[in-house]
Amino acid sequence: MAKHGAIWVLGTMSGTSLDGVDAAMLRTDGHVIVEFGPDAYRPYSTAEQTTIRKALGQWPGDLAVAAAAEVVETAHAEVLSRFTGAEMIGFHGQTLAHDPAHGRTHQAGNGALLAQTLNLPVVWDFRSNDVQMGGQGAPLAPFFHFACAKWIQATEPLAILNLGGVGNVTWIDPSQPSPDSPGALLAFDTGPANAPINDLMQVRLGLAQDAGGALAAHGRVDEALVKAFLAQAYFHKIPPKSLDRNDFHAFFKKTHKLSNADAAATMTGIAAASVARAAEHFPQPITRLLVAGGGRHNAAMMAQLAQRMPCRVEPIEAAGLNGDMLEAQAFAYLAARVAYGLPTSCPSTTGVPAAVGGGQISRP
Ligand SMILES: Nc1ncnc2c1ncn2[C@@H]1O[C@H](COP(=O)(O)OP(=O)(O)OP(=O)(O)O)[C@@H](O)[C@H]1O
Ligand SMILES: CC(=O)N[C@H]1[C@@H]2OC[C@@H](O2)[C@@H](O)[C@@H]1O[C@H](C)C(=O)O
Repeated sequence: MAKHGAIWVLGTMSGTSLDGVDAAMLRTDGHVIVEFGPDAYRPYSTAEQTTIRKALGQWPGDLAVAAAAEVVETAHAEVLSRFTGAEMIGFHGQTLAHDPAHGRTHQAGNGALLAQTLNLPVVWDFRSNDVQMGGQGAPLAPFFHFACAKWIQATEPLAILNLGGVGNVTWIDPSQPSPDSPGALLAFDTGPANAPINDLMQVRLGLAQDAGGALAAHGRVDEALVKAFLAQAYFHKIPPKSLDRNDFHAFFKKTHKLSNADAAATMTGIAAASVARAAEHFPQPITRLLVAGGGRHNAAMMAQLAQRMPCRVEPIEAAGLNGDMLEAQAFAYLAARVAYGLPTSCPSTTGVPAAVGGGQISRP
């Protein structure tokens, strides 16, 4: 039962693919989704992307990080000021570096500053508590995915896949009462998704992405490389487990010898094969994989997934959810949970030893 009233929260996400800021309103009591509200997207300009890219892998104290933070804050202030009616903000920021093994993670952008600029309480720094307690600090969307499974009135185990820069999947048993109930969730990063494809398009063709998967569709998947990719230690690790955007950078050098189309096809195949490998870790089989994130707009990626997965593969819109805004909505939901003292991660989502609430609250 809900202990608190439902509030309108404005959530934001600036993902690893570095394309821009998603913002979405959600009405929630921290347990159930009461209502979805409006959303907006604010792309980063090429210059802004370059500034953020220069800071990837760097920690606070570095000048590049300060420059990236300024870009992130400005872009967020701009898109968030378009909304009215929000009672609170859930601000994820831009992950620049993520090193859970050493208990550290950093999302650029100062929530205290945003609280002043927007005159609203801001919940931010969602991942630090989790990594400091020994968790992976990611993924955090799973608690929201559980609420989504309830909202669509799912009755059987299903999985929600997010194909952003990195891929992450949440296996859900919707018959459980809450996300931190034992056996309710299993979540982890599947492998690379769009990030290597974007990097390839950028380096070889000066383009931001393989729109619609058109280039990959003309290429041939190098299955030997896919197999070699899945032989890496990460794919044998028992979940939960998480990745940084550039964790497989070294491996992708092996695609340098391939033509543009074959390299795109192979990277797309690798992303899809990583998801199929992930499904082998699920506690019970699923009948339905709901796909969110930008990767679901890539037809070659969806075709590869359908070919490699043993179940139905559908864009999450098939269940009435918005696949472009799911992460922004997740951070609205998580902000309400933080404000209400509810946990946002647990052993089966981030590997943290006990359920924990992340985030700090800055008031104007
Ligand atoms: N029409 C399209 N065709 C092909 N790829 C697309 C299309 N639209 C989006 N994408 C891919 O999806 C990416 C954006 O996805 P999304 O916004 O889900 O990622 P993100 O939130 O930045 O990352 P993450 O979830 O890892 O933090 C783009 O950079 C691009 O690679
Ligand atoms: C450290 C970090 O920012 N991780 C992101 C990233 O992007 C996708 C995947 O890797 C996921 O682990 C996470 O974001 C989503 C929103 C999450 O925490 O659920």
